[in-house]
Amino acid sequence: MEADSNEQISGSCSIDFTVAVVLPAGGSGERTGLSTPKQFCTFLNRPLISYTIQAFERVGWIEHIVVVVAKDNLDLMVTIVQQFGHNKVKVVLGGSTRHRSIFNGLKAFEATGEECAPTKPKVVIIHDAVRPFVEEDFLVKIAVAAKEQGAAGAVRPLVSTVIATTSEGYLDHSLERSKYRASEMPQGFLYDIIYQAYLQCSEADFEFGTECLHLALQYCGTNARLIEGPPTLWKVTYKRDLFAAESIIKESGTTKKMTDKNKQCSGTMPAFVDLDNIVFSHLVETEETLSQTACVVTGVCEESVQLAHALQKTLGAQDMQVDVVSTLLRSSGTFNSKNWNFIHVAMNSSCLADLGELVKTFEETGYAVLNPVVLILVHLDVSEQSPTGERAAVLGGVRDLATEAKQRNILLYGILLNHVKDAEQREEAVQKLSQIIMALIKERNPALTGQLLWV
Ligand SMILES: Nc1ccn([C@@H]2O[C@H](COP(=O)(O)OP(=O)(O)OP(=O)(O)O)[C@@H](O)[C@H]2O)c(=O)n1
Ligand SMILES: O=C(CO)[C@H](O)[C@H](O)COP(=O)(O)O
Repeated sequence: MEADSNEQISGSCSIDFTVAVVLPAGGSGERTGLSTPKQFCTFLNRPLISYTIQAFERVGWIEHIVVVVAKDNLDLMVTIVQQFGHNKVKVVLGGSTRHRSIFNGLKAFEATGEECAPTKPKVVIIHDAVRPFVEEDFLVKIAVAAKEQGAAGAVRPLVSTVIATTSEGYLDHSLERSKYRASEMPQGFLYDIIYQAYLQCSEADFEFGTECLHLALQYCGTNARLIEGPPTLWKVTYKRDLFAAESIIKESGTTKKMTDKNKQCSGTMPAFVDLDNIVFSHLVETEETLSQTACVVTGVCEESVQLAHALQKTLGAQDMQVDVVSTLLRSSGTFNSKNWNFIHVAMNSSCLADLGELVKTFEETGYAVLNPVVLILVHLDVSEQSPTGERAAVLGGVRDLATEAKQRNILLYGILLNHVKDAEQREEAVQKLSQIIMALIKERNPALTGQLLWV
């Protein structure tokens, strides 16, 4: 199999035919191990799918974008479209497999009588919603080759050798790696060709097939043109890919700001992206941020503010970077500006409502999707003989909230701190408290969530 070199197909020619896009986004992202489908994971307050849509929407010659989603995510997708002002998008329902979803997307162009139906294009580009980094010059190459040849697709050199195994798990044979390519996305087709291919394809194709180019060949006799694409076309499949995507998005934000400032070019991505390096440095950086930063959230009463500042001092002495934020600032967005752990200092069980709000904020912003957030309630017991009912209420509240929070990747722990008048004893108690907080933050032990420790 021979792939065309990039030079053979000019990326700069203008597109004088109609082009539309189908973005399959109907999967559940099982391989990430997260409950949120990867296309809806949020980076810098924007879901991944919105970055992918944006990559196509900014291309002037693309007329319509059909986004295919699962029924459960239909409302979410419509909200995203409205929230981020995606004005070329039509959302349709997906199917149980990727091929079924793509076919549903193509059918949207057949619904000619329907209101807001997208017009049938000459060429349709199919692109996985979870490949957000696609650039216009490459889309031009795919669209032009699809128009000339009937089908075209992105390829990349294979990283590993492909081998066939026997049913008993032994090597049967191995393929000559240089002859093969990894098939990536985007892929482009004359609309009529791919639609006809899907009309004819079998249940087995729909159920097990993974290659649209193959359908065009098998059912329409069209040999796709293969064009080598950049490494950034890779598909977000595992959790580590989400870290890489996050880093590229953050990096490209910086690059864009710099280039805008210097008026050099409108670059949207760094020219060279070393994915392995990005993942590695991101993991190291995340690990450091996760265990070395914290935000102490405090109410307005004097005792809790004092305790918050005492914790800032003792934790700071152990190399933690600690900020103190008043609970009154919760709605200002301050809480989500950094990747930190949270220590909520409070004096009575009514703080549980505040804690619940905090958990809700994390959920709404997708803050805890990739990394578990540690949330520690420090309940300051000021009365000489605190009513047992109050303690029981705090314990019950922490337990209930912890179960709910855990499902959202938030680890909630409770600590009861007896207020002591003697300054020396108080200092000792704060030291002990800091040590426990450090241990909870460093270990992030799920088995201890919902427990109320007593200092
Ligand atoms: N029934 C399906 C399955 C997948 N897709 C989409 O096809 C693209 C590539 O598929 P894949 O990476 O396999 O996504 P998932 O099926 O979500 O992942 P997993 O296989 O890990 O569950 C994704 O944008 C995915 O949302 C789809 O539209 N409909
Ligand atoms: O690269 C591709 C070629 O069409 C597809 O994105 C890939 O095959 C999708 O497969 P899967 O859903 O199994 O990850």
